[in-house]
Amino acid sequence: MSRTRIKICGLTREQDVAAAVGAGADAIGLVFYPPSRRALAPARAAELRRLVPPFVDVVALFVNASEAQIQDVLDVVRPDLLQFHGDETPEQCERHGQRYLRAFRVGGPGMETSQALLKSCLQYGSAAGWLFDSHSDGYGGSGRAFDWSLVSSESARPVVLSGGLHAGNVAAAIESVRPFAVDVSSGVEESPGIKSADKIAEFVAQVRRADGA
Ligand SMILES: O=C(O)c1ccccc1N[C@@H]1O[C@H](COP(=O)(O)O)[C@@H](O)[C@H]1O
Repeated sequence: MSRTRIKICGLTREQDVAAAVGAGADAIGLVFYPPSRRALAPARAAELRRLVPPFVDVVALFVNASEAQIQDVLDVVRPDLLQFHGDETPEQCERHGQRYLRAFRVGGPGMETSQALLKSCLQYGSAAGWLFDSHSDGYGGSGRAFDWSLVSSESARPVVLSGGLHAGNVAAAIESVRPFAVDVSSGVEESPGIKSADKIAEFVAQVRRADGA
């Protein structure tokens, strides 16, 4: 029986870090994309990072950030993993010599079919994992799901499933895709950037239920 890893993304408050870690999250995500209502300045992110115990990864999320912005976050926050959620090329993802997740916005241009999606994914063979989110007007964190049948669990890189997941659909998503990990933001929130400890606990419980099924 495999254990689906869990990332809770878009944390902005101390109590939300405590809720995610206490519920058993494997990773937390900090957003460095200024238009997002979950965005953090590096100094604030470093304060939250200090609350995260060993063996829980801190993931820094970027959307088309400059090299200087990324380097600043690396210096100040020292994340364990980077998440590139914009239009970054493979070279831009690799440039910092850090492990990274590459996000694919399923249903967007060039990613409407599983074949087209796979072609995009294979350009990022150096990624630690391939993250599948839904296409939306913004770059992510939309709370919208996509057609999970477009993603294969028989993947060359570990699959991270995201996009509109919540306690009510995550078990079905895991049964459908059998991903390595799931990633959630909107589905465990009261409002953008304000997490609910109850929703986080229920989400984790549903993942564990699916793992046991
Ligand atoms: O969370 C954000 O604000 C965000 C902004 C820009 C790009 C990605 C963002 N979050 C990521 O989006 C997906 C799906 O989130 P949701 O659960 O549908 O809200 C997830 O991978 C977040 O890490």
